[in-house]
Amino acid sequence: MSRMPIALTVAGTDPTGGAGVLADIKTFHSRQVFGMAAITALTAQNTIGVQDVHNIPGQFLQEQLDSIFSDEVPDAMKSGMIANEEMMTVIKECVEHHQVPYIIDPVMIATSGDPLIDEDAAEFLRTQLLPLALTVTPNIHEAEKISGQQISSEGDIKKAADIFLNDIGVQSVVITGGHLDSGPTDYLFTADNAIELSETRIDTTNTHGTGCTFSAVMTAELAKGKSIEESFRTAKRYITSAIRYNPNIGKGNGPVSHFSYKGE
Ligand SMILES: Nc1ncnc2c1ncn2[C@@H]1O[C@H](COP(=O)(O)OP(=O)(O)OP(=O)(O)O)[C@@H](O)[C@H]1O
Ligand SMILES: Cc1ncc(CO)c(N)n1
Repeated sequence: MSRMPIALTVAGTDPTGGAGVLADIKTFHSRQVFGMAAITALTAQNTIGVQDVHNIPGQFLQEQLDSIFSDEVPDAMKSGMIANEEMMTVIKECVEHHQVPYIIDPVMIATSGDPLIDEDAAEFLRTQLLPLALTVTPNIHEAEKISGQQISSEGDIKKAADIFLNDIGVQSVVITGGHLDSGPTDYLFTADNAIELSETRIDTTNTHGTGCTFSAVMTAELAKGKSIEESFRTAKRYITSAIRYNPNIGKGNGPVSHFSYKGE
């Protein structure tokens, strides 16, 4: 009997369940793949902000990944918040050794504006982890920081994408435009294709964890064997529904619904 597809997230926790591994696991479940999680950090955060962060020792992240990979090799893996180089090195060795399709959500700051990774870890992410990725899903701010390209127009997005593909060496890049004034348009660039998906902006501040959720949908779809383009299209439909039917939780930027999207 063939086994169920497995998606793994390597990321931090948000105890209020809107972002990080809890959001990822809910998303995997709703896309009908079996979810696994290796924890990089415990955060004390809520919809208002990040109150504290407790990073897991690199050695213990290694042990979690060894436990997972010695039993089953997931069909796709994503990473989110990885605070330091020590943990990034552990992840790099794991991806190189197991050749697992790898999706990077290059998390740097929370929706609330609080920093989530060390300053020098950003450089390691760029030079050591991104070249291993099948795809990377930066928002506009992350795309600017990683590529060094200021983004204020569609032409700038294309220039930033060129840097990701040609200078950094990722296989594809999805730049999410949730923070663009022009509307929530997302862009997928591969070596030979460029696709743009637009939706009308939903007027809400409940967008906590949208980036995590979006990249988790892509990871789940890739685990099922879908193409990058199909995974991108599903993620866009899923997140639009998730924001529109957000459960209205918390006093700050509330989470989205991980269960509203019913499409294929
Ligand atoms: N108000 C909105 N209405 C519709 N779609 C939105 C809205 N805000 C964000 N999106 C969509 O949500 C997805 C994630 O986008 P965004 O660029 O905001 O990610 P992010 O900044 O990494 O998220 P976060 O850091 O809050 O987890 C994209 O598909 C984007 O287009
Ligand atoms: C643990 C965690 N990962 C990612 C984000 C980004 O939304 C967050 N707020 N918290």
